[in-house]
Amino acid sequence: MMLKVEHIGIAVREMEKSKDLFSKLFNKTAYKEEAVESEGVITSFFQMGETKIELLEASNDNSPIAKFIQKKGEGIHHIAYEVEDIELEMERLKNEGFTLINDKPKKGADNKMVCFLHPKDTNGVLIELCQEIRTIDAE
Ligand SMILES: C[C@@H](C(=O)O)C(=O)SCCNC(=O)CCNC(=O)[C@H](O)C(C)(C)COP(=O)(O)OP(=O)(O)OC[C@H]1O[C@@H](n2cnc3c(N)ncnc32)[C@H](O)[C@@H]1OP(=O)(O)O
Ligand SMILES: [Co+2]
Repeated sequence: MMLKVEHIGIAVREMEKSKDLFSKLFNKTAYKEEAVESEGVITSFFQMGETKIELLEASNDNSPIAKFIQKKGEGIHHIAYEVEDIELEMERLKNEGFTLINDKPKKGADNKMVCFLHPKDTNGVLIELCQEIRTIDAE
């Protein structure tokens, strides 16, 4: 089951500048900054009620964020949905004909296991599924 929009990912060129900008916009500071080397990103998170804004800066030239900014410029990169059971949801969406970018859940930022769906099947919007690791461990 899909539970809510967990976060919206925004690709930025310069994290420090964008963190300042979003801090002014929201009138609050980011609650964490975390590098996810396996994704080639540095992230910063702002809590916005039930959901979060994730700023993403590329940490190397092969990063999906570097490629995205090269092609499209800065802006909304993905929408992440929290799911109750990521493996079940991946199986369901695969059977519905969506293309999973990763076959197995992988470690994301902010204590989550994540999986991406290819934007070609989802009207050009990159979708991330995520489940908190605590929930998975508790099973
Ligand atoms: C830390 C974690 C977390 O929250 O926990 C994160 O969010 S990590 C967030 C960073 N990680 C990821 O994004 C991982 C999943 N992403 C990927 O695997 C990749 O970026 C793909 C989405 C498969 C695209 O890679 P690929 O090498 O195919 O790049 P490409 O530049 O040739 O793009 C192929 C086509 O997809 C489009 N495309 C690329 N990125 C897109 C995006 N974010 N939203 C919508 N469309 C996108 C391109 O414009 C292009 O369209 P045309 O063919 O029409 O020109
Ligand atoms: Co994300």
